[in-house]
Amino acid sequence: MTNRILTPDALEAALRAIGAERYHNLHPFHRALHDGKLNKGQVQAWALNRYYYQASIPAKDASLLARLPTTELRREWRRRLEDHDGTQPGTGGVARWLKLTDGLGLDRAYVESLEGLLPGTRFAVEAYVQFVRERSILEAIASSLTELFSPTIISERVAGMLGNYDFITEETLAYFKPRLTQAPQDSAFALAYVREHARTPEQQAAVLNALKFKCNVLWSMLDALDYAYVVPARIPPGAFRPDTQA
Ligand SMILES: O=C(O)c1cc(C(=O)O)c2c(n1)C(=O)C(=O)c1cc(C(=O)O)[nH]c1-2
Repeated sequence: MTNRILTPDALEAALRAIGAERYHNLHPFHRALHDGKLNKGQVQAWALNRYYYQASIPAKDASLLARLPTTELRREWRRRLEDHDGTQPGTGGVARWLKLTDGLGLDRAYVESLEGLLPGTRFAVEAYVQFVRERSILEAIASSLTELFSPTIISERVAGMLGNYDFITEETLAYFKPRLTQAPQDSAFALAYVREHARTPEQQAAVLNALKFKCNVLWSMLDALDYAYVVPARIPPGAFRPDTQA
């Protein structure tokens, strides 16, 4: 990084360039998932592992919420908690993700137990939660900016999976529809915050690094799935084995 201060527009362009180069839509496992190249067991493994990410998002948002200094910021961030945890049992993103794992024929208690999780998933998700807990508020908010890029991948995923797998229905993919409006709202707020508050070269470098870090979290979750479940599959001891659960 240079020591020059970027204008807010230049900072935003640099953030978008990171997404264009590093977002997980480019990962081979996602390409295979969306193009219908995976079998049901591999799709189950993706949904089961990604459950841990979904279930951890409200915990990371709650830890940030507790540190936010103003009513306005807390009110904004509280909405994310409600999006994921819902306002009553059976509502919210985590519950909707379980509809996806149900629809794929996975046992709910097994998914929620996290017993079948890949070690790589666990480490990546925990690194994200810890990053948000320990870094500055600016870096924590910047690390959510991968959501700038998620509506595109979600649209691709829904169309690709519905078209390519006979075991996938609109109902099983119901998780994603609300995200198409929630994610732009979340990322617009986070982007405006970062544009306004990342003023020094050091803060701007920290923001760019936070987004790279987050892209790495998402990428390594897919690396773990690719290594374990795509031929030659190398499933770690104790992790989900499609043949025993489907
Ligand atoms: O389907 C996806 O590819 C995808 C990506 C991301 C992301 O980029 O972090 C999120 C989500 N989905 C998502 O559903 C979600 O709730 C979410 C919350 C966050 C976050 O960092 O706070 N990212 C994402």
